[in-house]
Amino acid sequence: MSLRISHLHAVEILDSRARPTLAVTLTTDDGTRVHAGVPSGASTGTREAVELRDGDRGRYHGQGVLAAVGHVNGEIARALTGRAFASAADVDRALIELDGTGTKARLGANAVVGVSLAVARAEAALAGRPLWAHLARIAGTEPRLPVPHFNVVNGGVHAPGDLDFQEFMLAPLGAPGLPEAVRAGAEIYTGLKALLSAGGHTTGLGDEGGFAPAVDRPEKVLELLVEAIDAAGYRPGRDGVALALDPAAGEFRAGDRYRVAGEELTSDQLIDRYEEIVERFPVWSIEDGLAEDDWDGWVRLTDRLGDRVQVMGDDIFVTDPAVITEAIDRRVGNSALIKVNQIGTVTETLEALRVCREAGYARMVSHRSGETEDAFIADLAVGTGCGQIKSGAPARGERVAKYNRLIEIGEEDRALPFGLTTG
Ligand SMILES: O=C(O)[C@@H](CO)OP(=O)(O)O
Ligand SMILES: [Mg+2]
Repeated sequence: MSLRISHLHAVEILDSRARPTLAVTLTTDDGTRVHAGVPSGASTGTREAVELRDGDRGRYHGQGVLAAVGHVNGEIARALTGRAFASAADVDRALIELDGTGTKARLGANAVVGVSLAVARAEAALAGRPLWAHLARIAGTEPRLPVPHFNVVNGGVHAPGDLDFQEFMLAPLGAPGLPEAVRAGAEIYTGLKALLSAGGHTTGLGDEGGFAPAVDRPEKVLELLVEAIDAAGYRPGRDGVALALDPAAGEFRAGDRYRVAGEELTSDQLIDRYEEIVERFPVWSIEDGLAEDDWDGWVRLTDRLGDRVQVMGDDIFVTDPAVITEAIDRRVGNSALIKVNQIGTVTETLEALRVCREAGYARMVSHRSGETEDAFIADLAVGTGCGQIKSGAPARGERVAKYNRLIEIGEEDRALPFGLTTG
């Protein structure tokens, strides 16, 4: 099969935080037309692919995203249109070469991601397959519907207030299928709102649609979540609805300490705290429990908790196959969060997933805190059979778009299995 792009066009649009991002429209020679929207994070790893962005200091329309848009419409379009490519992977390789920096900093990782997502979609359309089925074929994986992880309480840099841990997620591991898992997330979310109101807490929302109550101790939030799970008629735990955390510890690192609810903790004291949490609450996964510059701490964290919970790397691994390979060698973590825009292309993302799979590291496909309505990650999670996805709260259009797409995929093929993988 050959892929010929006849037209490539980017435009500046808004993300879910009212910040500029871009959308790409790609047309192939046979008239197939596809779109892609580009997400953007707030708690980013320092080794992520480099976006050209604006909006961080209130200057919403600066030169960042417009430069990325200009690169798609100019240099990238000139380099890609009219050429015959054997595959979307070949287009990704051409993009990496054209950028030439290794970090996508020249063309902008956001420009590159937009084109890469669109090209993968175009290739699936040309092959006449749904995107998830196409990605499964490319990756050589067994597709399955993932367990959604609903971020229902937002803290850290995703919310105002004093809660240092960034994400508190509901993980319906014991649900019999995807629709039941989504229903559990929605019912508990709704019940949690009532519970927070009854307790005198505000029910304002953070960036990912979770509540942002004025609570600073993570244990207090976990108590509320267990109560909400119970009150909604579900069993707290792995055979019902478990909990997952993304403290995003790099964001509360203070020198060589971590500042949690006013206390200064060493890496080992923070690990002790996680151990108590895991003993007291049905927490089954902890992402970015320590900062990305604390590799020695990560080795100890993995050693102490790795046989009981997922010790998941996000900012520390940045979906980079080379970093993940190093982590596997050094026994850092036992699972990886996967975000296309951390590394910049779909091809490199599939490679990161392959490296994890072969080492027995669990994988969770993830949205960003700044999102568009593009639901590519739903197809990516299903196609690569990773068994886990996080896309924020079961509320707000840009989050729900992903969960709704998962439900649609479940309808497209009713034989798809649901749930965690064993390998
Ligand atoms: O830390 C994370 O896992 C993500 C997504 O939830 O946040 P951000 O996109 O801000 O990096
Ligand atoms: Mg994270």
